[in-house]
Amino acid sequence: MIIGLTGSIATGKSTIAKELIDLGYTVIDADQSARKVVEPGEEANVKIREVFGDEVFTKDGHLDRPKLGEIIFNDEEKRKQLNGIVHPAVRADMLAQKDQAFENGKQTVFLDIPLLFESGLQWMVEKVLVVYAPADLQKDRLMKRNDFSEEEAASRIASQIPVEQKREQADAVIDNSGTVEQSIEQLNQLIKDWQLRP
Ligand SMILES: CC(C)(COP(=O)(O)OP(=O)(O)OC[C@H]1O[C@@H](n2cnc3c(N)ncnc32)[C@H](O)[C@@H]1O)[C@@H](O)C(=O)NCCC(=O)NCCS
Ligand SMILES: Nc1ncnc2c1ncn2[C@@H]1O[C@H](COP(=O)(O)OP(=O)(O)OP(=O)(O)O)[C@@H](O)[C@H]1O
Repeated sequence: MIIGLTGSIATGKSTIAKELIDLGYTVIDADQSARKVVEPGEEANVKIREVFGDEVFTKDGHLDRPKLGEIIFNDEEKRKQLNGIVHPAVRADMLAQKDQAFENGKQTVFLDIPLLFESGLQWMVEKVLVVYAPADLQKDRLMKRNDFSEEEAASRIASQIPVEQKREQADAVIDNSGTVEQSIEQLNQLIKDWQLRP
């Protein structure tokens, strides 16, 4: 079984992913793949330099992530350009990891993809699990976690489909507006309902 784990920025995907990993499940993380495929020497790294210029790189050839973030979360055209460079490489990397996991005898693989709905990637998974938190709580948690101003948090949230819309399209929802423990209880119930095994 392949399950898409999604939500919107700072609604709690990583918090649930960590618990799944502790329970022995395989979770393949799109954000991690997105970091790997832009490392110095990778094709996407070269393309980003061609399109965005030297100013979004540090001296040692790594992406200057805060600088690139500032650009793409405030400019839809630039965001689409970056997505066009990075997303194909992310998909290929995730699919290779997924195949490897099944070859290793895993029964269930979670694909943690923040932009699953935005990128229309439902075809990659059999079921979709949305980790939900109401928008005001999402903004508060994002400001706290990343030390963002209200404006910085708002521009990132506005670059994604509202989580209210995503929850309507989910096969299951974890409501992460309570404590982490309450969310883990919902996760354990879902594991029983869907009869999952690592
Ligand atoms: C712009 C970048 C360099 C900023 O890096 P930064 O370290 O600040 O953020 P990080 O990568 O940890 O992402 C944090 C969250 O931002 C959101 N986010 C990231 N990229 C995007 C995007 N293109 N559109 C909408 N939301 C996004 C996701 O919810 C993600 O979980 C980076 O996010 C990036 O390379 N984005 C493009 C690749 C991408 O789409 N990644 C998301 C999943 S594949
Ligand atoms: N139930 C909870 N109660 C309080 N804080 C929480 C709860 N769940 C998550 N958080 C905190 O909220 C922030 C966002 O959670 P998390 O990093 O899991 O979100 P995410 O969906 O993975 O975000 P991103 O899309 O940016 O990767 C973190 O600082 C996390 O510690």
